[in-house]
Amino acid sequence: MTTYNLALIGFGGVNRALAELIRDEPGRFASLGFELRVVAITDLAFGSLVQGDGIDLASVLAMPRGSSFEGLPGGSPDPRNEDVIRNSPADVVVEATFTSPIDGEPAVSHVKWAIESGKHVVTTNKGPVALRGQELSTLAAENGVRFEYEGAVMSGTPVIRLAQKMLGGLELNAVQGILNGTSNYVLGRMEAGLGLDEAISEAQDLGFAEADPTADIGGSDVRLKVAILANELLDANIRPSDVETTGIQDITSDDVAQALAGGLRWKLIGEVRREDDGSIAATVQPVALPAGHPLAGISGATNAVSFTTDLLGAVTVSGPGAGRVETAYALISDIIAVDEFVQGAVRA
Ligand SMILES: NC(=O)c1ccc[n+]([C@@H]2O[C@H](COP(=O)([O-])OP(=O)(O)OC[C@H]3O[C@@H](n4cnc5c(N)ncnc54)[C@H](O)[C@@H]3O)[C@@H](O)[C@H]2O)c1
Ligand SMILES: N[C@@H](CCO)C(=O)O
Repeated sequence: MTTYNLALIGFGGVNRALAELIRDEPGRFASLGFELRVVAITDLAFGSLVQGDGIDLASVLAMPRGSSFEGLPGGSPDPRNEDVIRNSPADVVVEATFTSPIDGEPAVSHVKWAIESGKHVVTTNKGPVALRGQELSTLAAENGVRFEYEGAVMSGTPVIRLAQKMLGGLELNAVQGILNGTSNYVLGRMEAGLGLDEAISEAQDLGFAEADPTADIGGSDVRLKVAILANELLDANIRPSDVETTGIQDITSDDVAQALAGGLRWKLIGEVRREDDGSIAATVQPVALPAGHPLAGISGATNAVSFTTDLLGAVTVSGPGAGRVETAYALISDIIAVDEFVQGAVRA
């Protein structure tokens, strides 16, 4: 049985959910053919902790926010991200810090430090993937390690790897979907009569929203996801700034009620399309969909994405688009991909 030592960078909702799964259900990973052991954690709130024999997850998960790793063996009050990523005995760095839609930092540096020190890196952070994905994937390949990021789009619901592996041989000309759990949840709650702010607050409590929820409501989260899908699946080579973006911040409770009365539902739709002349058009915008539209019935934090292909027509996948546990599963699927790579290298 292989044991993968993990360094958790960021100990918020998603990485805590991963730690809870490892604490509560170690047998789940044994059935996959490997064991997971957390040997390092860093977080702005707690500092850093490195214990090569494995951190007692029950103890650290019981620590309230506001306490510090200082005083624990291998503990420090500062996050010390670079030292931990480069020098801890981790095989896999698990990056789940805040997403920056501007430059992807500090996550871009976290990913680079991991790759440069010969460690695999898995992340749910959209910033490095949308802004520097190609460069980081090339760097990972040059260093013989994996850079995996399934959770960057639609949390644990398989989208990127599914399309890359299972839609091979098809011509893929457009991708359209509901790609933000928070805004879809908020629009649904507004249909039920809540105000925008109240609905956002609920989404925050449920762990769907970004640290700054204006990214969800203003469309910049979907803009990053559209750029990722465009580059990963349509070879588009675009930047998030190339995606024309309008959020749902100007949709009022009245707009929502009027649409409902007319049999329509407001949805935030992300889309990328290859035009007949080969150019790429990418947009994020609210659209009032008729009840019969395939995306109109997608409710709550559920997301859906539809791939337009030449031989199959539309292929649609729906599932959770946000949530702590759902996104922690994306990290597990990435570690499975790392394991396939490692086992393939052992056999070769
Ligand atoms: N929660 C979801 O549903 C979801 C879904 C898909 C992707 N994501 C992405 O996954 C990442 C993590 O999400 P989350 O819900 O756990 O966020 P979160 O805000 O709950 O946790 C992020 C943690 O990272 C820590 N952090 C921030 N900057 C740091 C730094 N420089 N060094 C060390 N620690 C740092 C924060 O203190 C915080 O504890 C984000 O990038 C988010 O966009 C989240
Ligand atoms: N804040 C994001 C998390 C998933 O990327 C959402 O609500 O969809």
